[in-house]
Amino acid sequence: MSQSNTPLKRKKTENGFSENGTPIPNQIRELKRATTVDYVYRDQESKDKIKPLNGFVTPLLTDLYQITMAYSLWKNNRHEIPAVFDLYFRKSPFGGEFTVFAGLEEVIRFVSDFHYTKEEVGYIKEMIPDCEQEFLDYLSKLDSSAVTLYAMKEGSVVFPRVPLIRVEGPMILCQLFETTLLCLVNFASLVATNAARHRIAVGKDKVMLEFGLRRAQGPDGAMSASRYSYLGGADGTSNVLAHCFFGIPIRGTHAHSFITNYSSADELLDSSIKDTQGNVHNLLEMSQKYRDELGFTATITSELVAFVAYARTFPNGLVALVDTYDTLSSGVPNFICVALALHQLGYKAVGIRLDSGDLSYLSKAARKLFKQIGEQFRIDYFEKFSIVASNDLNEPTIIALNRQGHEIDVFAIGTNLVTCQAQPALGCVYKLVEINGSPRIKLSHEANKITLPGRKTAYRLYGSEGHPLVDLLIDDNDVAKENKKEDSNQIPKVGKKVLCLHPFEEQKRVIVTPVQIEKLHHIVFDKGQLTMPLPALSDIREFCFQQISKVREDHLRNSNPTPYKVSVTKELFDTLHNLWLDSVPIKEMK
Ligand SMILES: Nc1ncnc2c1ncn2[C@@H]1O[C@H](COP(=O)(O)OP(=O)(O)OP(=O)(O)O)[C@@H](O)[C@H]1O
Ligand SMILES: O=P(O)(O)OC[C@H]1O[C@H](OP(=O)(O)OP(=O)(O)O)[C@H](O)[C@@H]1O
Ligand SMILES: O=C(O)c1cccnc1
Ligand SMILES: [Mg+2]
Repeated sequence: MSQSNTPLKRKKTENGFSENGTPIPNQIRELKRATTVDYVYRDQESKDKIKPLNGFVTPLLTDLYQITMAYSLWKNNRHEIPAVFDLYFRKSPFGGEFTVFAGLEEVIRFVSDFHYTKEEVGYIKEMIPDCEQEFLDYLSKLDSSAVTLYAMKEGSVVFPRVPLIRVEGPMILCQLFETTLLCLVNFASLVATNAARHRIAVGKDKVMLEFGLRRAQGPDGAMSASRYSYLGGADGTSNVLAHCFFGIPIRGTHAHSFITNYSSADELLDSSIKDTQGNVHNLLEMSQKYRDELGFTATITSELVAFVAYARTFPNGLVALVDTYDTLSSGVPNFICVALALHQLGYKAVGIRLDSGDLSYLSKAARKLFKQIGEQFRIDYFEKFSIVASNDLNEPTIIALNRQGHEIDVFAIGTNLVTCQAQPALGCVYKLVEINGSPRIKLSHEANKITLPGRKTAYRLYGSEGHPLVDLLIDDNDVAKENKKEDSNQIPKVGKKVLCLHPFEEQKRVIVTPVQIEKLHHIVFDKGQLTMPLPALSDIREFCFQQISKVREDHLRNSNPTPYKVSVTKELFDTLHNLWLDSVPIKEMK
């Protein structure tokens, strides 16, 4: 097999990237709109033309072995055989017992757009020089018109072994999807779950921002991290491109360099500001007057100058970074002086950012001073100034801060949101479960790694308190029977007892009388056609929040969470164990 260094070029208009790989600005806007329901409706006539949001997501974003296998499947005439693959994970990340499913939209876009361009086929020819022209011609015509996808809703709370996506179609296509689909779901779900966990720690009534771009795993990692952090729990991002592409609310303050770029008052060449009536004042002098009046003698003048410079630019938007010199003896008092001056001019400062030190103690001390000054000057909103905390925050730190008590309103999290330090990858897998109508099983020494054979559908059974109790996997043939109004005693019914078995440990079983039942798998792509408009990112996020709010707290908690039950019906249990027995060779001993 030869190696090739020929650079791959995509056509100009195909996915928002120009010939040399840079995004075309007006295409970025197009892509932002592409995340809305509107886009899909507007594109009704050519629904199959929706494209992945990331220009790298093409059929060549895969492992070589998918293409060599495809060639061999074709050569051995196995390529058109109907196959079914399940995409699922075996263990929730971060020592937790839940996962947030994300990445589905990009999967649908990828599958919908699946085709090889001439250049891509040329590339395959270079990689597999002996491959027959007829196969290359076959690849050139390949598309997803024979593929069907069933999936859980994006943003769902999901559990091990329940398929997130079931892919049905010709063996060759299903196989060619493996790596790309895993790549699209694994990181997305990991980041969304990480964000959801941070959100739970932060609490509903606080704000959580993602500030991770500079520490993210490259530009693609950064864009995905911003998107899926938002989906799982962040309220906004500092990543401007993520705002433009995905419409995520954008937020930001300023850096230490903005403070330290001033060393004296002389450097502020103009300290004038117009009040809300249009009259001109000197903001630095006014702030210094307050400093004298309040006896804040220890504050650093250059810091005050920097705050004034920023406030002149954004008189209603000052979030002062207060820890450059000394938070309590300089930063917070300087901020108060500028905030009082702004108030006198008819403006409102917003708050402060703490980026070092003991965030519990400093936030409480700052709040106390805000209250005191607010009372002294009879200004109500002073005590409500927003306190933003940053600096290597993560789930355990936030939990510790909550335990100690704090006055933080906004948690700005960078590194730990985007890199998922507590666990770097989710182990989603993609396994063949049925071929030509007959179930397939993959054995392993670890029972947990044995695949659940056949087409399956999952139901979530809810208890009387409105929480999900168990996810029950059933043979999809039973769903088909029910759809044809034929009798199937396997489908769970409200108020009717149903036996739910652990797939591998027969003694672990439970009888559930569901009060509510939710079918978890939906057809999202039917023989080449989208079956529903793609939901907007903000709607997926809302759905994710709703889902989390339904799950019992002990499944969600950070330490020693209770495992959630994922079960199979008796019928599926028997199919699994019979196939298992049939597939294990009996050793002979002499
Ligand atoms: N009250 C608190 N309880 C637990 N962890 C805290 C608390 N306050 C801050 N932290 C965390 O402790 C760590 C402090 O880190 P470090 O000592 O490197 O920073 P620092 O010295 O405060 O700041 P810098 O090095 O930027 O000047 C950070 O991860 C921060 O989020
Ligand atoms: O700590 P993170 O969660 O990744 O949040 C983002 C960090 O990035 C910024 O500064 P940077 O870390 O670049 O410099 P600093 O350490 O001097 O603040 C910001 O001030 C935060 O500290
Ligand atoms: O806007 C901010 O304050 C910000 C953005 C990114 C990283 N750190 C801080
Ligand atoms: Mg830092």
